[in-house]
Amino acid sequence: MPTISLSDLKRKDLFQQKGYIADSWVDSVSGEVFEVRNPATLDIIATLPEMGAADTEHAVAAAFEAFKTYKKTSARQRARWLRRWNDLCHEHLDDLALIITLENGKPLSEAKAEAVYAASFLEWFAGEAERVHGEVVPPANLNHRILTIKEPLGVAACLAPWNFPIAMITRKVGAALAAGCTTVWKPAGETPLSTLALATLAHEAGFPKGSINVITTLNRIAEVGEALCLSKAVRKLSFTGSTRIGKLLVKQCASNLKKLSLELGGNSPFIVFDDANLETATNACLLAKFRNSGQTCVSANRIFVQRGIYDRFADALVEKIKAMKVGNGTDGSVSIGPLTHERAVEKALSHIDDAKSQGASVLLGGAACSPDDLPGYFIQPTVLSGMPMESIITVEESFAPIVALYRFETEEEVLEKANDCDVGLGSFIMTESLSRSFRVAESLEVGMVGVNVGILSACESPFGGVKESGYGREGGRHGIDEYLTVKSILINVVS
Ligand SMILES: NC(=O)c1ccc[n+]([C@@H]2O[C@H](COP(=O)([O-])OP(=O)(O)OC[C@H]3O[C@@H](n4cnc5c(N)ncnc54)[C@H](O)[C@@H]3O)[C@@H](O)[C@H]2O)c1
Ligand SMILES: O=CCCC(=O)O
Repeated sequence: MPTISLSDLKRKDLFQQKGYIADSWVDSVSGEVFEVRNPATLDIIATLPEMGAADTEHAVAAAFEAFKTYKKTSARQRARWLRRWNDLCHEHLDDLALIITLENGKPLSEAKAEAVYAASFLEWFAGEAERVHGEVVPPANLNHRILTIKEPLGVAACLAPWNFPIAMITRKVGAALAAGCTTVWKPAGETPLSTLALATLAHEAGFPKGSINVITTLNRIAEVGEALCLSKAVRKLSFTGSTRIGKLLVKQCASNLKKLSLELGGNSPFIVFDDANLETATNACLLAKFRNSGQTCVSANRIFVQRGIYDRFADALVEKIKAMKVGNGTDGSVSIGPLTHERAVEKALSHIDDAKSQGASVLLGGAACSPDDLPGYFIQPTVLSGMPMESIITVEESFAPIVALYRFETEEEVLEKANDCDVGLGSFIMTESLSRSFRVAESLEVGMVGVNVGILSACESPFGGVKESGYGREGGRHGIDEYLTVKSILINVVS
């Protein structure tokens, strides 16, 4: 089979191996570099500047300077830049998808879907930019007139994960730039290349110098994270990643009370009731579980199936999974790619071993694998059943293609189990009953519920969680508010 590589990019300049500060492609102050590997082949595909605190301060200073003029641009102008950027993403979807697949591992079709999803936030927030309204407040004192205006917060630091490297960037920076904030982006060290391609297109769309800056780092991430948190010039920090790092950032940002949005870990329940449509439920489960090889913050992690449909659901699901091919994401016939980094494989295997040691049956898979002799981070799609609620896979998100099935009897029982969890991000309900959909959706302690679907995210729908899944909302009508502050103006009208 012919191999697809970065040399197949139609726009060669979308492959950048530098950081981006104040309209210039730059190396790190220290001269250090790190390597980016393809997780399917383990080939080195790029070498990038290992930036640290000094580079971060440089990027923040550029964004701070740019804010002085960017905040005075009209919302219509910002909307035009965002729309142009959206159009450019659509023109270069194939190139963006190829870069995502090579650095993250997801199949090309999924990478293309991510690029479309990423662009959708630009179009959405282009619209929202012009709908930031203040209000006129009825005063108690009739000599007063009170009104409110909304203003951009200032420099926004946007820290994205490796699982959706460009969609998680645009969901943040689309809102920030629409609001009038300038930005410092920090992609994950595993997947910086698609972010740099996105920055190239943003530059072409016309965003002013300093409004967009990109810091690249792998090994100095703690130093960069701390510099962003401690900087008084950064007034907003938005992070998507693990709950562990989210808590660290909260502590670091406490020193200057920076406004935070945190989209952290999940442990989504996927609940199949006896009255579910079997075809709908199994197809939704495949999407909710295997999108990005299970490395999605809203992945179905605990799959609760009611007794009456359990055996039919498990059998049908296993048959469908057997038809899914694992391999290199650049191969068009592959539907499950590798995991993105080595420690993800170790974590997945430890979850499987723990479940087995606690009595789980392995209905499918259960081990690492090397499709086509590839050396990358692959594990077999796995189906487990019969583990206790105390097993690690029940209490922690696996972030891997592992289906964990649990049998339940009643709605009351499943709600208690689903809510017995420290995090609350996504959830899924499979039922043909409208009243049960509402009843269960309203009872789940989560930020998002999908009914008879396997993907619950859309640019126009607010995304975020409760409990230790974090706070703040991205996308939707609420997403832009995270980058704005309300100023009230009280006028004495007595002459
Ligand atoms: N919510 C999500 O979309 C999401 C994304 C990635 C990982 N996770 C969760 O985290 C688990 C472990 O993944 P991991 O090994 O990449 O996690 P991790 O805890 O090492 O890192 C998570 C993210 O935080 C960044 N990071 C690490 N240290 C930082 C610091 N000091 N300051 C600022 N940013 C920092 C990393 O670049 C990465 O993107 C996953 O299995 C999953 O459960 C969730
Ligand atoms: O994994 C995090 C984001 C996934 C999504 O937006 O659907």
